[in-house]
Amino acid sequence: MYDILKEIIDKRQIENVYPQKRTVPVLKPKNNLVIMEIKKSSPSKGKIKNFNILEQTNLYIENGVNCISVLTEKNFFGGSLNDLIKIKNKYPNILVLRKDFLTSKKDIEISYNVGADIILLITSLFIKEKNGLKKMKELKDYAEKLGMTCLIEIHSKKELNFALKLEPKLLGINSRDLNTFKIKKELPFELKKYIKKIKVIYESGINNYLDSFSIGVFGFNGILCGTSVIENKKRIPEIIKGFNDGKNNQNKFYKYMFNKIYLKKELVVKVCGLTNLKDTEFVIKKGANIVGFIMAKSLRQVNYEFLKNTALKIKNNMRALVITKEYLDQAIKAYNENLIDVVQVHGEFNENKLKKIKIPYYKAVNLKDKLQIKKSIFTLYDAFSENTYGGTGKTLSNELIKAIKEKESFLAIAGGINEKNIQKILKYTPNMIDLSSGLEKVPGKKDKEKVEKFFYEVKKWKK
Ligand SMILES: O=C(O)c1ccccc1N[C@@H]1O[C@H](COP(=O)(O)O)[C@@H](O)[C@H]1O
Repeated sequence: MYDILKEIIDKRQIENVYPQKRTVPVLKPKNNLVIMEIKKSSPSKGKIKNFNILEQTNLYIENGVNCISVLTEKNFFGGSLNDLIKIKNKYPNILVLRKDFLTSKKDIEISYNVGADIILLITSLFIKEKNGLKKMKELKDYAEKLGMTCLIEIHSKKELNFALKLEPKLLGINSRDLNTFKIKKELPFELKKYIKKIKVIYESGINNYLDSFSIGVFGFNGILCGTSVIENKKRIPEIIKGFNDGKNNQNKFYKYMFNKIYLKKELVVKVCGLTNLKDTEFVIKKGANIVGFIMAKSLRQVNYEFLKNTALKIKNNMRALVITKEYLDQAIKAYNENLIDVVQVHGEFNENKLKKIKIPYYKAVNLKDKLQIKKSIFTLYDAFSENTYGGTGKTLSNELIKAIKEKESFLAIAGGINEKNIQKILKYTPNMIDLSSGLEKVPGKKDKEKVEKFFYEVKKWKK
């Protein structure tokens, strides 16, 4: 197989332009790193047109980027040490990462002299080499002795195990395979599970708000974006906002949903309107992911005592409490006592109050018109009915389902779903379905046969 890394290293020459002495102090990485890249060309995209390194850097900084990654490799990325020097001279107080294929002590020394605060060390350049670990450790120690931080980049479990032996302070998981240039979005999420007490940066393939939101939710300590923000400047604020919003929403519910929907691409089934433990345990056994309890005017209404007796017994599934504004304080109490994981809110309510106390919630919208659909991270759309918020058995029209799918981040729908119409609904490949009255014998009591038939249909579709 063609090995581009080998070719890059073989052609690499040390530039002669670097100063012999550093003029600016070395800066230490911040808690959360928003790193964006300066690169004039790339092997996958070729030369980037109309690219001005100082203008782009300025744009990054204005939007809240706190570290500039400068690609200094010449042959494949069109970079130069001069680019880094120019940027550091103009912005001495901003962190600068030297991104290159560094393999020698001379490389480290030069990085220091030109003004880098962080250097990239790519594990795949060392892992196959004889004494590769020793060599990489020497470079890391030397860089740290000079006060710089090493961003140790990995792309597999094998590389992670190798890199951990270096006792890194900062790890970067690249979602891009450096040989094929293919992005594997889920890879950094999978590998992060094995990393404890080390700061981790998600690198490459971050294209929009949703991507960076999920990275924030899973607790990454930073993002590194290259091509996507160079190609489209509008993405810069969008991606930064997504990451910060995600960091503020690191709760069990979002982690669960993003893992299922975004990474595993699995359907999430919520069964709502549960009023007793027996039904709740039965729907879980059959395949419900989320169980829902209603604390609003309803034939299926439960109270706080019920939650205390039932919800605490549910260990591995998500517990949603469906409320209208009158029940907000009780929902907050229930959340604080770990009786529920998320609040489903209907009608008008005090969003700020929930945001302030950081309670996971999502809105349920009774959809009458396409114009009500606004792109969000997560909204549940239910059929419209004149006098009640839900549980009517009314269904969304095909036209409205199509419109939600087109406009929203995820397709989460409710309204009259049952064992008979589920196959029709599944044709839209929803991310989440929510149902209540369709599985009932009488309001508040589930029908075992309907439940069994319903989950049989879902499993049939999954196959
Ligand atoms: O079900 C109710 O009585 C109810 C009352 C107040 C707010 C929401 C309610 N139900 C929600 O509606 C969906 C869909 O129900 P269905 O399948 O059409 O019966 C249900 O899951 C609840 O989230």
